[in-house]
Amino acid sequence: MTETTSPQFFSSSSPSCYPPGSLTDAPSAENPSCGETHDNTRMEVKQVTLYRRSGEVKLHSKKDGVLTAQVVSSSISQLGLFGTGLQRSYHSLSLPSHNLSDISILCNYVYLQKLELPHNKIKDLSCVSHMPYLVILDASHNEISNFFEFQPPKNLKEVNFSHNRMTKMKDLSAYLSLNTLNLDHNNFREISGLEQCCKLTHLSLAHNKISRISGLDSLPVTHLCLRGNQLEMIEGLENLKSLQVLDLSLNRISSLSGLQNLHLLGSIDLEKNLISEIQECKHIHNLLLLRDLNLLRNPVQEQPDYRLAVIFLLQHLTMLDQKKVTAEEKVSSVNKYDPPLDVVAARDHMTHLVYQLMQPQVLYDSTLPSPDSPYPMLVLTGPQGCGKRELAHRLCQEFSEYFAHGTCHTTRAAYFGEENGLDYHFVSEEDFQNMIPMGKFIQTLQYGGHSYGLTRDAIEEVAREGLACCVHMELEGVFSLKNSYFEPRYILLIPIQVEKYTDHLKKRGLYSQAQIDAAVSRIELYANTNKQRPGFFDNIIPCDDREEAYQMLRQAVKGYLLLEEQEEGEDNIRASPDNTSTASGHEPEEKPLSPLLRSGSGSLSVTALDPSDPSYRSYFTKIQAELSPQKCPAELASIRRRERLVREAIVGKSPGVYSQLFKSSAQTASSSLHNKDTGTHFHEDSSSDDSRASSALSVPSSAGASSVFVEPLDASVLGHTKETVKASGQPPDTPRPGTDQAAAVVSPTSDRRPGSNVKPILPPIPTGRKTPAAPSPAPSPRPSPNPAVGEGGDADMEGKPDI
Ligand SMILES: Nc1ncnc2c1ncn2[C@@H]1O[C@H](COP(=O)(O)OP(=O)(O)OP(=O)(O)O)[C@@H](O)[C@H]1O
Repeated sequence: MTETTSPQFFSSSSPSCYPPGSLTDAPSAENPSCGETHDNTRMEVKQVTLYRRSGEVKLHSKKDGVLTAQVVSSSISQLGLFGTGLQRSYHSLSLPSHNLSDISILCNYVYLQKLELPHNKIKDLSCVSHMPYLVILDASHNEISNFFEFQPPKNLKEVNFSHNRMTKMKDLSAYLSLNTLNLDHNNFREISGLEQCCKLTHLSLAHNKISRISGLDSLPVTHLCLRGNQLEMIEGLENLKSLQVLDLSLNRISSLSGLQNLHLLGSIDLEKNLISEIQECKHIHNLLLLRDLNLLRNPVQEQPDYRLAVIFLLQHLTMLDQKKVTAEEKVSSVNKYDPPLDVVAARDHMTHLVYQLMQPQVLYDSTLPSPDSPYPMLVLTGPQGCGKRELAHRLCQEFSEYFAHGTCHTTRAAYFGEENGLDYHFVSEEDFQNMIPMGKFIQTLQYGGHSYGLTRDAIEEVAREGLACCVHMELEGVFSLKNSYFEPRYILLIPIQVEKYTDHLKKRGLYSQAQIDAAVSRIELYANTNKQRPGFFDNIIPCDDREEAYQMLRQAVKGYLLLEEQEEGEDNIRASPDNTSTASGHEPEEKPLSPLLRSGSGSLSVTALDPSDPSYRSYFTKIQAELSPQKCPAELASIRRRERLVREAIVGKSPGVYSQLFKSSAQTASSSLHNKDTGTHFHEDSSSDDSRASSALSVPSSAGASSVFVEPLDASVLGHTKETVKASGQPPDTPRPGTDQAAAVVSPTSDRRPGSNVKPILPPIPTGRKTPAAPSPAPSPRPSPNPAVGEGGDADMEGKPDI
């Protein structure tokens, strides 16, 4: 590496050496034409430079090192006419490498404005005292040891004393016009005497012996070079508010502290220093104009992912270590160190999907995706401790006929009072990590130093009960789940009063201040997500007041389940004089339209609880549809219209097209159990309400069962046919009227559709969190997992979930 002055500072060809108007600012009284001849000046200088390269001139000038008039005349350039008498005047003299040591003859050249004497042997520059118009002085590469030992020319702007023998800086307050000062390669140990140089913008003190930066306070310096000194720390620059380019290379600096307030800095060269920590870049993180940083030959280069880390911390950089920062690098750095939620979610989803695909494929028929009726799920999301877990449990308890809690896994220890399997499945980090490659999870999250994850089994367990799954999770989980084939409803519970939320977290006594701060800071994340992604959440509920939040949640859920509408409908039916439900022997308090709410006696209730029943299917589909993401008003109106017709048809209020449909399909009820007509969904014996009880629903698997032949399963394998029949008031093995033995067995295909392995009687009501369970009207043990859907199920049934 050539250790010379950085070209961007003081190169003679650099525009910075010729600040605009520098020559034209010469005294105009004596030199009125000076400004007009500025261009000529440069031209002349060029000619002289060419001329001096000839050996002839050099021969003349080498005599004893004494500058002669002859040499001067051959090297001086005419800039124009000067004064009132149209006198010729000479403004520029350039004598580089002339071996000069005595230049006293220049005392006679008072009008010189530019004097270039580099690469000579000059020790004395006192002649400059006779050049009051001097603007540019280059005495670099000489033997000068005196610092500015001449009368100050009033307009001296640029001085180059680099490569001399100067040791001590002196007061330059008389040099008020000085804007460029090059003192490289001298022996200065301290910066001083510049305090009054209120026009100094370019200062270079490279390759001196300076060990502390001082004496620069409040100067208008824009370019500062202190390359090759003995600096160990960056100090004394705090007030250089105009600083744009800083070269501190070849020093012993180990920290970037001291640069944080230099907001105009665009370029910092710190090559070959002792910076070893990437985190040091945080000190210059707020310098928004910083574009160019050089940290080559620092120990920090050894850090893993050094370049990406620096690019991440300093996102405005366009050059790092003299190499262009590419757009790809910028994106990679953000994705690595602060990935957007989508990226985290995509990675999480990809991981679990790949691991799941690597497992022997298992058909989860209860939650199989279907375009029309995705498996119904409800996700409560919001920042930690906002109450979503509590509300989820309460909801599952109140709406136990519809929802059960999907229990996640976590590696955190259980809080006092938490139950394993109910609040979470508490597992060790090792177990959790082992579960990932086993393809168990749908999504996972690292939060507060612990792992959380929702398994497919957790959802499936709820789905097998014929219930919708209700889970709570952080926003990352929502993003991840949105990549999966599940299509839950997402309800955001968000604290509005931050103080109240903070107090609540404090009162829980579970969190450190840092955890509380982290949780509070995430409120904004939720709010922004909602703002930036309209429709991302299906519902937003303020949760400052838990009771109010629950009531709102309850209302929302009732809305999803159409329970309000249904209750209204029931009231109407009960009020109706020709209420066929009552006429057919139902107790008035029964809810004939809610299959999952009906519990026992009476033909309709048995029918309604049978998954093969059309009304059951309609109802279940309705829940599914309602829990799926929002539909447009036209779709909703259409769905509602059809549902009303179905209800009316079921209760016999109006025959309508649906009752016709039931009628016609009923004639094929028993035979449909044997044929493989996948297009036939509804079968009903029209003769009585009982006939509905015996009707069977034959639905193809939504995983494309039409292409998969499904063997009928024995009723005992299903584990619930007997209960079904029992619940209908008939002996288990007695075929019902209008059906044969086979028809009494639940259609095997019905067991292959989403949620179809629901127990045909009311499942036990989940107990909810630490609250005694309401007694189930028809308690029964949980059905054992269907072998066809469990691990290592029927090979013919194996297939991939559509993701
Ligand atoms: N599988 C998951 N995916 C994403 N987030 C999850 C998952 N399981 C739990 N969480 C969320 O992780 C956060 C931390 O859970 P944890 O149970 O430790 O918190 P908590 O202090 O009990 O607060 P909360 O009452 O909100 O659950 C909670 O916001 C919780 O909802």
